[in-house]
Amino acid sequence: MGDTAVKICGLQDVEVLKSMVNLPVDYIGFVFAPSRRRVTPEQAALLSAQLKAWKTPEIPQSVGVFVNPELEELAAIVEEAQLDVVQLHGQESPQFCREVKERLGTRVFKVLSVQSLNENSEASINHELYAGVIDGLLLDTFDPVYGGGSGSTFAWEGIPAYRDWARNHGIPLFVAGGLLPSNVAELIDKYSPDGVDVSSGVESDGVKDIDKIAAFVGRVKQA
Ligand SMILES: O=C(O)c1ccccc1N[C@@H]1O[C@H](COP(=O)(O)O)[C@@H](O)[C@H]1O
Repeated sequence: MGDTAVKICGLQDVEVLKSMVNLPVDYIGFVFAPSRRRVTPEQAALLSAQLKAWKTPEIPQSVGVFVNPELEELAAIVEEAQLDVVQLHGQESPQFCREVKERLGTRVFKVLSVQSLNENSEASINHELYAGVIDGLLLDTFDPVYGGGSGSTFAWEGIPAYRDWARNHGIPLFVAGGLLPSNVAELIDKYSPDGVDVSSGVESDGVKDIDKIAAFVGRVKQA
């Protein structure tokens, strides 16, 4: 109970981050892909530095969100923004993921964008090709424009097959896409992901909302 990891994604404002320091958040995400939530490496460096002020229970890991980045560009951002984890939201190959780990020394979370909202949900890539390479598998709803951050759920019935595959390979399975303070407990109760990831669902008028963030984290840790 209460051990589901939580990632809050799309942080842009140092003041919001400061207001979160007492929350048991495991990962903080910064978006470097084209998005209204995009941050520059300089902004992310300032935000990452703020994580050291965290109070409980451990300092969150910093995660950079990318869609089909160039390796050299990625290397420069990882160094400047002091990222612990690279989240790859595009069609990055297993070989690319391996190169990121070997050359940049970060962990890699690979995203499967779920293409359809029916029971036969198909994912954008064959996850089995990433066995032994990646450090986490993340399911998110396919977004045709940005690749993620859609604010929409996918058919959760497809989760167990991916969760069991991830666990059989010793890595965590994260779920994103349209999560809210009001639906995340149901997701955890029914499908037991190792982690949950939210951006749109903890915003008001497109801006991160500390009350929604606190409510979301509370629901996750009580589920
Ligand atoms: O948040 C974005 O703008 C974004 C853009 C491009 C790729 C991924 C993006 N965010 C990721 O989307 C999910 C959160 O989705 P939701 O907004 O809660 O539905 C999460 O994995 C973010 O890292």
